[in-house]
Amino acid sequence: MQPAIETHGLTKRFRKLHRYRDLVLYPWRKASHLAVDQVSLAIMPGELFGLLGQNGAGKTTLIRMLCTALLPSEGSAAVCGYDIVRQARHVRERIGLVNSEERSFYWRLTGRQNLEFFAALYHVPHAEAAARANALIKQVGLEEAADRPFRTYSSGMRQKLGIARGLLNHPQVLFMDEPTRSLDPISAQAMRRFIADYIIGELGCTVILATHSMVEAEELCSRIALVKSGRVVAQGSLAQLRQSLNYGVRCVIRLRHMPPDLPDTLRRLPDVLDVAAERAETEQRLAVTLREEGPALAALLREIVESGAEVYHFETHEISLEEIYLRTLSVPAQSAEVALC
Ligand SMILES: Nc1ncnc2c1ncn2[C@@H]1O[C@H](COP(=O)(O)OP(=O)(O)OP(=O)(O)O)[C@@H](O)[C@H]1O
Repeated sequence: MQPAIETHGLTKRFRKLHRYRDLVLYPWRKASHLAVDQVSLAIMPGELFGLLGQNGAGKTTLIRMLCTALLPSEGSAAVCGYDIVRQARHVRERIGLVNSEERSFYWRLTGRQNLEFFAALYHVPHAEAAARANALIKQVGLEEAADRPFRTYSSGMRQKLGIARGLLNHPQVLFMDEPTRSLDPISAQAMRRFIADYIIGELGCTVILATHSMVEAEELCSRIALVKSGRVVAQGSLAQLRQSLNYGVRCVIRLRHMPPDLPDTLRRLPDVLDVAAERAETEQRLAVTLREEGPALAALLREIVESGAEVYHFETHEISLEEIYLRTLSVPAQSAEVALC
């Protein structure tokens, strides 16, 4: 099957203003900022693919290139089989974009009028435009506000209208840049259900979702790319990320009578990655990270019991997406890369 989105070494450099010192020392050189660095991805039809990364990691720039709003500096990409540079018009006809940019709506027009206006821009036949706008207004739950001017909308309502606009032209591929950013937890959960049930389930769209919400990524995305300084540093399903990054399994043990040297003894066991011990008056707590369950877990428990400690609570946790994110991406951010070329 042909991927819905395929990129090969996709790269974007932005021209940077010279610092005064560079102007004096190297007047002939051009400064550039690497926002997206050699990204290669293959996203299959119907997949919901997440982009996670810190502010400034390059997620929006990647999305803007795939939407044909920005030209790549290097590399290539195809959306629905069409090249994003040479066949940009074909790409645009097949995609929708949802971002948290509200300035692109007309503030004096109502929500419904805005949708009808954008439907005309997307060449939706006039007779169909009103019906599509109406159906989408219902889908995103804006019936009551549909005939109020956009300027009176709350941030969450604006966000919902943005999602309706992204779906106006029946896109095969939908790019969503932080679609639940301004939504309260209940509306965000409803929006996640809407994305899973309607956009993926019913419409069968392929979705690229850039988000800072771990809940959203964990709940919705079949695969995730972790982006750092423009590079995809890891990608895969949550299970694949756990396996490939080798972050292991966390065991939490509450016990009494813990010998003082037990944490050090456990640290020396094979396949033990990390041991943290907490002592309180009535109980002690050990948090041990193992490379994997199985023999390593058996050896750990044997060692604890043989030490004379009394175990009265034991549980294992898989490493959460948030922990994977923090461990992979929170290494001190390199200062913005400035390449003088
Ligand atoms: N038009 C531009 N000109 C120059 N630099 C830009 C431009 N657009 C983005 N950048 C820079 O490119 C880098 C990546 O920005 P981008 O908006 O893609 O990050 P992001 O991952 O989407 O961040 P956020 O999570 O904050 O939205 C940043 O350092 C940003 O300052």
